[in-house]
Amino acid sequence: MAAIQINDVKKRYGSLQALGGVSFAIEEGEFFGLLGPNGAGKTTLISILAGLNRADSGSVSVMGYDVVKDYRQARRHLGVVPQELVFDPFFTVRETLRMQSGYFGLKNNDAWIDEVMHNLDLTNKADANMRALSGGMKRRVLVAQALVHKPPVIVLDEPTAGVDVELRQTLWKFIARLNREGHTVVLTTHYLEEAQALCNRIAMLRGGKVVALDTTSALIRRISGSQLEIRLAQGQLPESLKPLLAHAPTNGNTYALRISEYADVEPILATLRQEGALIEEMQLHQADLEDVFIEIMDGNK
Ligand SMILES: Nc1ncnc2c1ncn2[C@@H]1O[C@H](COP(=O)(O)OP(=O)(O)OP(=O)(O)O)[C@@H](O)[C@H]1O
Repeated sequence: MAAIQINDVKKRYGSLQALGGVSFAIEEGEFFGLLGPNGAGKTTLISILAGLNRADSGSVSVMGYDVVKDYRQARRHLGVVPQELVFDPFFTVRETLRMQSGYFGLKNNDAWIDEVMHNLDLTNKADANMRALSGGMKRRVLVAQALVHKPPVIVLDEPTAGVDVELRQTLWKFIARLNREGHTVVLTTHYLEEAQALCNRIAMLRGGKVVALDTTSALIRRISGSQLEIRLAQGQLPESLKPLLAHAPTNGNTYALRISEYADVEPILATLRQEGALIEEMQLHQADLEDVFIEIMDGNK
């Protein structure tokens, strides 16, 4: 069973088609990235998932529960960290988390609340009023709130926008641990380095449509490929290798050859050897997720 199943979801705001038929599944235990430029439809999709917004057509389920028909069950299996900070300013951190537990009918949840606060470095703010917290601290509470009912599926909508390095590290350490323990994690972020480091699979949305869906490594490999940069001390690039040139040689004897996997390197080296070319320097440039993202969003691939 998929942790999240999205079938042909459409959503319009007036004349704007925010989601134009989105379908994909996220398997249990995945660390999944949902990427796309501003306005691509990520938040709309997440709010439909969380039952805060209704799709015009199509269906979404969380751990097999339809987010409309089985709303309560779907909601119970999901923890969403929203983009916006909304709190009751008069409660303390602990009270806020106890109340959230209450929404899910959880009593005596203090041991887990303490553990979550500890892992998010919130323990010494437990009795502080929400209004007295800094923006970064409030964001930590937002994450804690989404986790009070130990949801098997955790969705984070740009959790690190404008937060400091320390919180990012604390947050990712904890979320990565929860993922190792079996929780499914879905992340939207504009920090592509973060997505590349954390997500095992990625969907890219543009204009309300899925324009790429693959494992992170396959996206990076297949779409932009890598380049083997070679500087020759002696000889020239053999004719048979010229079709691999990524661009015209920038500097006499330096060549950038396109490769799609590491195994492509060996025959290139063998050809050079056979043709009597001597390598002075060699480097492998791995394309990163940002290259891929730009290529896809520019509509090249
Ligand atoms: N309540 C609404 N009423 C009208 N239009 C809306 C509403 N919510 C979102 N939109 C529009 O729908 C489109 C998708 O917005 P959405 O917030 O889902 O994008 P996003 O991918 O989350 O963007 P961002 O990266 O900026 O958060 C945008 O063009 C947005 O202006």
